[in-house]
Order: sequence, then C-alpha cells, then structure tokens
Amino acid sequence: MAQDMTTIPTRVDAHVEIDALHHLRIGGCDAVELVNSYGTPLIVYDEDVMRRTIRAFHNVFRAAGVPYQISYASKAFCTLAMCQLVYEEGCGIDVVSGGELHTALSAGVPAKAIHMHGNNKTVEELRYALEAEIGAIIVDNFYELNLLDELTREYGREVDVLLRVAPGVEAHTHDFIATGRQDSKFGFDLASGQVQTALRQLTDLPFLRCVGVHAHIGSQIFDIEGFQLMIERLAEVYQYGLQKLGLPFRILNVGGGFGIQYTDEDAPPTTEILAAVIEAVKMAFSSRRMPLPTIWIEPGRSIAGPAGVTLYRVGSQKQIPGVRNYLAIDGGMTDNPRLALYGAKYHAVYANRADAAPEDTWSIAGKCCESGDMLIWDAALPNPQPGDILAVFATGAYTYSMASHYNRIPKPAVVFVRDGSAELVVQRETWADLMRRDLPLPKRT
Ligand SMILES: Cc1ncc(COP(=O)(O)O)c(C=O)c1O
Ligand SMILES: N[C@@H](CCCC[NH3+])C(=O)O
Repeated sequence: MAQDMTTIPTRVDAHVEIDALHHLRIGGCDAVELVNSYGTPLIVYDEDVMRRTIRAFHNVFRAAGVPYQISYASKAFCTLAMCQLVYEEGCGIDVVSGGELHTALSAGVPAKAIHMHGNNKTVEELRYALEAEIGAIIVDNFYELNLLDELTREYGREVDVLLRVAPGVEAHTHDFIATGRQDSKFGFDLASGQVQTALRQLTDLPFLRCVGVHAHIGSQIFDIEGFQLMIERLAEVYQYGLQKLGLPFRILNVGGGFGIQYTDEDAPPTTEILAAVIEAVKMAFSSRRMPLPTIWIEPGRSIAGPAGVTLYRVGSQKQIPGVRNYLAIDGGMTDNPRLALYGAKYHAVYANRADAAPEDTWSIAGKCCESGDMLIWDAALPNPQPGDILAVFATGAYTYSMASHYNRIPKPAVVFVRDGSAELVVQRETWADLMRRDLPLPKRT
C-alpha cells in the first residue's frame, strides 16, 4: 500500500482511501488498476467492510446476551462467493427463490442454515426446499399453507415453518420498499384475524411444525419506532400461539431493513437500531412473562450495500446551456436500476483523481435507450476528462441482484478485494452469453 495515503473525510467513503497518485483505493487495491485488469462496469466489494458489519451485529447480540441468528437476506446480492463469505462469518441465509436456494447450497451453505421466504413459492421451489431439508420455510399465505400441507404429507417429512405476519406497521421509507403495512402482498393480515386463523390451522397440520413468527416492515429504515410497534404486535401473536394454542414457538424473526448511508444526507444508526430492537423484544416478552425467543434478523442491504463501489468509464457529455450537464457512463439502469425505481441518491468521485475538487454539477446518465436511465442527478464533480473513471459508492446491495439485460447489455464483472488483493468472483457477461438461450435460427432455403 502507498505510504502517502489520505482518507476521504466523509462518512460515505469511510472505507476507501486515496493514494499518492490520487487514485482511489478499495480494500487496499488501486481502483484504476482494477479497471485495467477487469474492465468496466465493475462492482468491487470490500470484503472487510462486510465482515466487519456482520461482526458488529454479532457483537450487539452477544453484548445483549440473547439467543439469536443472523440470516443474510441474499436478495441484496446473491453469488457463490457472497454466500460463502456470510456463512464463514456465522450467518444463515434467507432465500426467496429456487435460484437463491440453489446458489446458497452450491456455495456449501448447509441446508439447515437456510430459510425460504416468498409470497408465491412455486411447487417446484417448495419441493426443492423440502428435498434439501432446509432449516425453515416462512409461510406467507393460506394457499401456501395448503400446498405445504399436501407436499409434506406426500414426503411424510416434518418441516419447521414460521408464519409471516403483515403487522400493519408503516415504516418510514419509500412506498415500493415498505412491506409491513396492512395493504401489502406479503404475509397474513393481522388486523382481520388471518394470523390467528392460520395459527389455528397449523395446530392440525401433522407435518408443519410452527416454530415462530416473522415480520419485515420494509427496507432502508432509520428509526426504531416501526420496529418497536411491529415487535409489540408480534409478541401478542406469539403469546396467542404459544399459550393459547400450544404451538412449539421458539423463534421471533424481525426481518431486515436496517438503513445505510448512500449520501451525506443519511446517518444510519444501524447497530443502535439493532440494540433497540433486542431491547424491545426483551421488554415485550418479559412483560408477557414469556421465555425469550431466539431472535432472528435478516439484514441484506446493511451487509452488502456499503461494501460495494461500482466503477464506470465516462463517455459522452451533453451540456444544455442554462439547463443541465449530462455525463454518460458505460452502464446505467441495467446494473443499477435504483434511481429509476426509487429515486435513490448516490455519491461519486473520479477514481483516477479522487481528491480533485468539484467544478460543476454533472448528471450521470446511463447508456440505455430510456430517459429515466439516470444514476445521479446533479452530482458535484470536476469537469470530466477522457479516461475518467467514475466510482459510485454504496452500490453493493440491490444492484447486481436487480441487474437486467435491457438493450442486451451484459451484466458487469464482480471482484472481491481484501488486503490489497483482488479476486474475480463473477465474470463479465459477453454478447455471446446474451444469446445463450436463443435457439439457433432455422435454415432458410
Ligand atoms: C422478508 C425480508 N427479509 C429481509 C429483507 C432484507 O431487507 P434489507 O436488505 O433492507 O435488510 C427483505 C427486503 O426488504 C425482506 O423482504
Ligand atoms: N430492492 C429494494 C429493496 C427491496 C428489499 C426487498 N424486500 C432496494 O433496492 O432498495
């Protein structure tokens, strides 16, 4: 590592450094060299950032002295290397599809450390989960309850399930990522009594062992109130299932949703929120004289998000006098649809001159045939020069995992960096890869 190193002073960039060449260093690796080796767009994950986050979660639980499980919500970023890393750090894995389950199992994660969510799990996915004997299935609705009953009778095999509750809690976040309100596609509705009905049904189903309840109120959450209300409501449900129905409850799964810092506007109190969540569970259970459950959390964004930096090459510019400056990069909504979907904000610098002072505002556009294909509106940046490499921070979650092939653009490569060395963990797709599933054209005579 170069000796003359400055650390970028904002919290957003807390884990990256600038070396004597003014290059950005991520996990001890020169971002410019990474681009020379692996091309662009390139998603770079700092392994230590992820490991440190997970360890911080473990420490909060240990300090509170409660039984717990951290399950990484793999929807945030699901690849073999990622599943392996989180499992190494003592996490279970939350999957929501056969594809995520297949990835986690292929990464060597034991089936018992995996649980499955989903509001419309297919018969094929449920069979896969049952045959693999995963740790638990989170039942989302009556249709699934009946399906699971039929399938487990067919297999003659017991499975642990948790009931997903729609607790009717508003999380202060974007509408599209709020999941705990009553008007949601997820879970059994608490207000109308569906939860109690489902629990009563569960007492009669021979192969479904209902070991707990679950709720997830949304994502990118910064305050504790929503969690507290959800925990109160879940504790009531838990009491009903445990004491009135005699269900073998032992798990309270409070979901994920811990917010991260995308720009200086965000100030995430992640570990404080987790400590407050644990406190709320302790209080809700002790006031009802119930034994403390094993507390499960399912963080996705908070583990993967801050560790990721996406590197792009800048290309065309368009300056509209008195209106706006556009700067296009060689990626866009295909590798990061979050601005288009949620109006997400990001912070960026040029990786090849990371401490250069901003000169103007530049709106970062993608290369897709879509006006909404923007990455950042009005970023303060130096005026672009040929060869500049744009580094966009906090892009580790819900970017690669939500990437698309719109305009037949291949998905980027992914590298993990640590202690100055880089490992390619996902290859860049090629144009040929994009046609892999196209059938050969019939010969025309
Ligand atoms: C059920 C469930 N658990 C966990 C998560 C992970 O959320 P986050 O990435 O915000 O931690 C989600 C996504 O919002 C989810 O739907
Ligand atoms: N995809 C969303 C989060 C959804 C979380 C899954 N329930 C995002 O990028 O913010």
